[in-house]
Amino acid sequence: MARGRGRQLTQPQAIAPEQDIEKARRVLGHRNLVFVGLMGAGKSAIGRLVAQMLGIPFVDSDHEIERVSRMTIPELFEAYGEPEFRALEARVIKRLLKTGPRVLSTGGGAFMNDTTRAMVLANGLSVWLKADLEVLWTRVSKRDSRPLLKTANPKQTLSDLLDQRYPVYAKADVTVQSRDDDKDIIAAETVMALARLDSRQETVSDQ
Ligand SMILES: Nc1ncnc2c1ncn2[C@@H]1O[C@H](COP(=O)(O)OP(=O)(O)O)[C@@H](O)[C@H]1O
Ligand SMILES: O=C(O)C1=C[C@@H](OP(=O)(O)O)[C@@H](O)[C@H](O)C1
Ligand SMILES: [Mg+2]
Repeated sequence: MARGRGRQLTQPQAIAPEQDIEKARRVLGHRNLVFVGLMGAGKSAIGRLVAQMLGIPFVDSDHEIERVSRMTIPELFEAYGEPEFRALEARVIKRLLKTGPRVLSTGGGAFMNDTTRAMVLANGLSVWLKADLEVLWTRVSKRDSRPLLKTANPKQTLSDLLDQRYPVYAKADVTVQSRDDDKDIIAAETVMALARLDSRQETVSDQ
């Protein structure tokens, strides 16, 4: 989408109002803003944009896992299996949650782990990026970097994961619909959704 001067700013908007950015920062405090949701929802991409909008650091738990293990996610699954990956993921997220404010994008399975979910709900502010199967499938089918989808029928696998996981992702503090719209729009909607959690009364001095 075109940016800058002359662009028609119609709804939905790609830039969160400054006062919403302030409110979102206030709501977050020193916590991590934790993105959860299925593979392809945009946790990594939108999380990075939201961090830029809020002016706070960004970290992706998958990248952090790859950094500390010096292996890629597919290599970790291949060498040690999913249970070991989950244990490492839980340890990494536990550590990351201790420093904030920042945006923490998690891998799609992280919030399914009872311990990790409890830590996120207790210490962070969670956002479920929710998307329908077709949107997810269009995105994830472009890359083969997701070991859980190396099955005979990956679209069915994704659909099964959607059925299993959506009731759990629904426990997140905030839900934002991810769809085929400009990433800036989804990021701005996330910031505005956070701002709505700010119960502080507006006063003249806030304007
Ligand atoms: N709103 C969007 N519009 C277009 N492409 C998107 C959007 N959100 C994410 N993507 C793209 O979809 C792919 C998957 O996004 P990613 O952030 O890696 O998802 P996740 O971390 O949730 O698995 C990436 O190529 C990303 O750039
Ligand atoms: O859903 C999952 O269980 C996984 C999602 C991936 O991250 P993204 O959700 O960022 O693709 C990655 O952590 C790993 O392949 C497992
Ligand atoms: Mg990701």
